[in-house]
Order: sequence, then C-alpha cells, then structure tokens
Amino acid sequence: MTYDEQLLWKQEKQRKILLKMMKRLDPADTFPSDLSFPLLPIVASPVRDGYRNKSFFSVNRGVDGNQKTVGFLVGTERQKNLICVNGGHLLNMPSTHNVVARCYEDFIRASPLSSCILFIDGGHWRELVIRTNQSGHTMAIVYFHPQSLTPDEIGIHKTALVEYFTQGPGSICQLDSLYFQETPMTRCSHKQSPYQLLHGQPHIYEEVLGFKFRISPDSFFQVNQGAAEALYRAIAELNRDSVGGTLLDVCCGTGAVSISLSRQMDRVIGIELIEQAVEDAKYNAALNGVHNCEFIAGKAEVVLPNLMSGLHSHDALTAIVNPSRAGLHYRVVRALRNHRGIKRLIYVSCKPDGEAMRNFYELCCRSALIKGVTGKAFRPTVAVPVDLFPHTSDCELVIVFER
Ligand SMILES: C[S@@+](CC[C@H](N)C(=O)[O-])C[C@H]1O[C@@H](n2cnc3c(N)ncnc32)[C@H](O)[C@@H]1O
Repeated sequence: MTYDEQLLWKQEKQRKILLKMMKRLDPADTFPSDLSFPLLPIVASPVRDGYRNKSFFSVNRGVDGNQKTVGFLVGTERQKNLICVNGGHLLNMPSTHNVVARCYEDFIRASPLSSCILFIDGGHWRELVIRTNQSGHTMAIVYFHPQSLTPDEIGIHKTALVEYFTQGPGSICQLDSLYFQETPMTRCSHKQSPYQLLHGQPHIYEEVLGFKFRISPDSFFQVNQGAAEALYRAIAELNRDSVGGTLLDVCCGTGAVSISLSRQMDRVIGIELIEQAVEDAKYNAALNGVHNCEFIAGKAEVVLPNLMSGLHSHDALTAIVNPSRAGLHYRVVRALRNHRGIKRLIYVSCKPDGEAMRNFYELCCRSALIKGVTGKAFRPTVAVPVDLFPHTSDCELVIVFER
C-alpha cells in the first residue's frame, strides 16, 4: 500500500473498533451504523521509513536450519513452522539496526556456546535489542541465559563480546553502549537481574517537543520519535480544557506525557511499574527544569487506589492512561471511576480492540453492573488516531471520555 492508502485503511479500522466499542456499551443497539462522537482524521507520521528507534531481534532456527539466526520470528511454535528471518527488507527499521544484528549473528555463530531457543534444551545466546536516537547514538543489549555457567565462565564470553564490538569486526557498528543481561526467564527487570554495562554510556537521550529525555535500557520510550511528538501534541490539544488542575499520568514510562503537558497543569503525578523508568522520569523533569511533576514507582493497581483517597473531590483532576497491551487492571478503573473529581479521562492505546475494550466497558457501563463501582459512567466524546507505526496494521488511538 502507498502511505496514503495505509492511512485510509487505518482510519477505517479505528472506526470499526469504535463501532465495536459502542455496541459493547449498548448491546441493545445491535448494529450501530455511525459513531455518536467525532472520530478526527488520523494524524500521519512525519517519518515513514526507518523510523523505529528500537528493534527487538530473536535468536532461533533460520530458513537454512541454522539455530544461530538473528532476526524476526515468522510462523508459530504450535504449528511447528516457526522460523527466524533476518528482516533486512523491513521498511520501518533503520539499516543500522540490521547491521548490528548481522554482526551479533556472526559473533554468536563463531562462539563455542549454543543459542538458547527453548529454555529446557539449554543454550545461552538469546535476544538482541537495539536502541538508537536522532543523533545516531546506538545502544545494544544482549540477553544471555547463564544455565549452569559460573560468573568467571560467563566473564570470558562477555570479554569476547566487548572485544568483538569494540576492536573486532563489530566495531563498524560504533556502539555507544553495550549492555548484557543474564536472563534465566523470558524477561527480567533490572531489579530481578541487573543490566550490566559492558562498554560505553549508560543511557541514550532523545528529544521530544523541545524536552530532553534520558532513557535507560529497561525503560519504555515511544518507538517513533517524530510521531510521538504528534501524539503528545494531539493529547495536549485534547487536554486544553483541563488546563490548571492536577493530571494523573497512569503508566507514565520515562515521563514523556507528564513533562510535555507540565506547562498546562498545576501539578502532574506519574505512576509507572518499571523502577528504571521512574528514575529516568524524575531525572528528566529535573533536566528540563520542570518542578510540578512527581513520579511514583509501583503497579498502578496498588499505588492509585491509595493515592486517589488523598486527592479531594473538588480538585480539578484529569487522568491520562496509556497502559501496555494488557490494559488497565480493574482496580485502576474502579479507583478512577469512583473519584468524583475526575471529569475527563484520556485513554491512549496501541491495541484498542484488545484488553483496552474491557476497560472502555468498565469506564462506561452502568455502575450497578460492576462490583465496587459507584462513580458516574463516562462516555466517549472524541477520538483521534495517530500513526506511530507506518507499514504495519497498528496505530495509536486516543479516546477522550467525559462525564
Ligand atoms: C505504552 S507505555 C506508555 C508510556 C508513556 N505514556 C509514553 O508515552 O512514553 C506503557 C507503560 O506502562 C507501564 N506499565 C505496565 N504495567 C503497569 C502497571 N501495572 N502499573 C504501572 N505501569 C505499568 C510499562 O512499564 C510502560 O512503561
């Protein structure tokens, strides 16, 4: 598809998702033919090719059967047709990411250690994550299953990895940071297994709407910097009637929404699960001379109910929620709905037809239908899609709920 065709296709996809939401909210309306609120035109990404600032490469069996292939998975384990393809043809990935992946593949193919494909089969070399920024800085993170190796034995392979990327053939990648994480599970946080800086700078920095952001290896940052600016501008525009009150930024990552909206608000409170991201968010507020933002580490479902009880119902409160694909925990929705001060809630989702749909229902259904929910129901008032992911079927959808 041309990019214009992609945008038309995505706009229609979001319209269908919102119709599905309306049907869920009012089952009596079996076939709603039109939305009861405006869906604004999709905001295009200013950059269409090579926009990703983060790529996640798997290690698995390639088309030729080589178990040390670094790339993207195609097929499924269940259908026994899973293979790893190198992905150099993908339009959304910058070529620099593929260069690092090819080097990592050469390195692990020359290594005496095997790749770790299924944990029960053993093996060590696992995924590779590459992060880059607008200034061309590159961070690589290598994931490694320690199995029963001793720290000294692992140390030999870490040294070989550093030598390869700093003095050997991998030096063409000009890595600014090389991290290593020992991961005996699918995914470990920094707290569970520290990210070990083997070479270079501990952080990568990105600039959004004139604000500078420090990003640690474990922290979330939107994958498309230019389109993230468009997203935050769209959110600020939708939030313009809430100027001056308190903003709750639920699932705040490194504080990008909080900080970019800080000038509109008296006070901003961000809540985020990943501790490294919260440290980044606090640092980023200070770095940008922003003094009205505070950030709390923890699960939103644990932090928010206590926090809400300390906020007065006559306070002007707005919530912006941007959870991962798992959506918001029911306790988060209940705490937001039951607080009378919240008149407007902005929901940002990259998968609105997934778990987020459950949240839309929890926000908008009659209070009698959900245990513990006493607050007045919200209703959607406007939605705007923002294309953060050209050449894929996804985009972000921002929905404003009011009551
Ligand atoms: C899509 S990101 C949003 C980040 C932010 N709004 C931005 O634009 O940079 C979702 C964030 O939710 C966090 N998260 C996931 N589950 C959470 C939970 N239960 N409580 C708090 N934060 C959570 C993730 O760590 C991630 O940083």
